[in-house]
Amino acid sequence: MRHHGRTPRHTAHAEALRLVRVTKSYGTDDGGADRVTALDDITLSLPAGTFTAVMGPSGSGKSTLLHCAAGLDRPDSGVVAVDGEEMSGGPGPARSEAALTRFRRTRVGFVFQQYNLLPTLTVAQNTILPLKLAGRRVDRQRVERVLTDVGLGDRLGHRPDQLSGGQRQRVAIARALVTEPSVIFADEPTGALDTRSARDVLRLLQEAVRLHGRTVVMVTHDPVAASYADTVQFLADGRLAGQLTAPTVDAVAERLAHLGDNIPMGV
Ligand SMILES: Nc1ncnc2c1ncn2[C@@H]1O[C@H](COP(=O)(O)OP(=O)(O)OP(=O)(O)O)[C@@H](O)[C@H]1O
Repeated sequence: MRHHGRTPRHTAHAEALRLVRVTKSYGTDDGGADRVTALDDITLSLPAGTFTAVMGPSGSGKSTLLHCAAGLDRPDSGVVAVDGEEMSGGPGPARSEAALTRFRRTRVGFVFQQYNLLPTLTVAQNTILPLKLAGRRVDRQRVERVLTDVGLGDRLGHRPDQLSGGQRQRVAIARALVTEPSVIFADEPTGALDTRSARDVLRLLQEAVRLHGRTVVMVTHDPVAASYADTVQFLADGRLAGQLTAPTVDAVAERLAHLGDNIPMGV
């Protein structure tokens, strides 16, 4: 089976994302039975210019990992750093909400399964929203270029309900790219798409990595989607459970089927 993710263009990698001993639990603090450990001591380092897929069974902590890594949620303990700069700390001095929001707006981009576009805004207005929210200058030509790059140069004035699912997700990718973030987090970006639209979206994420040097972290259930990544990180019960480099669809499916068996770590 063909591997869609090729070696990234850049060879000398800085570290784009680092998690050190990150833990996160939900439920009451009294140690009661309803307490769930969603992330259990996660340490992970992702070089800049790489495409990583995160996979694991339902409830294994994928979304929690993405949200903590992206600064949408705070870990209970541990450190998250983007571009070597600490985003949120456990016991140490945590950034204020406002500072965290500013940090997110400049360093990270998001792509969600359900696109999260504002229905009353046009394609162009949705795309520039992160720049406006960050109080940054809007370079109209650049916005048009980003939208042209995702194949929507002729749709600038359309509203989301005039677009297909695949086109909406491409707007979401343009919106994630427009701020030139270091890391783009994608949560099941192809979950609602047909095969062809999914492929277009995955290729755009690959291009963001190869052509623009971004770092992409994508949660997915789909071995085909994961095969576009350079590396797959597996999660089981809130812990890292090995990785696959240059993943093929078959190898990913095989590994997923055996998650929870005693697989050697880091193979
Ligand atoms: N807000 C919350 N309150 C309580 N428990 C939560 C909350 N969010 C997640 N959990 C629990 O934490 C664990 C990890 O959830 P998470 O959503 O990260 O898993 P996931 O791997 O993304 O699952 P899925 O593939 O089903 O989306 C699960 O046991 C879940 O029930």
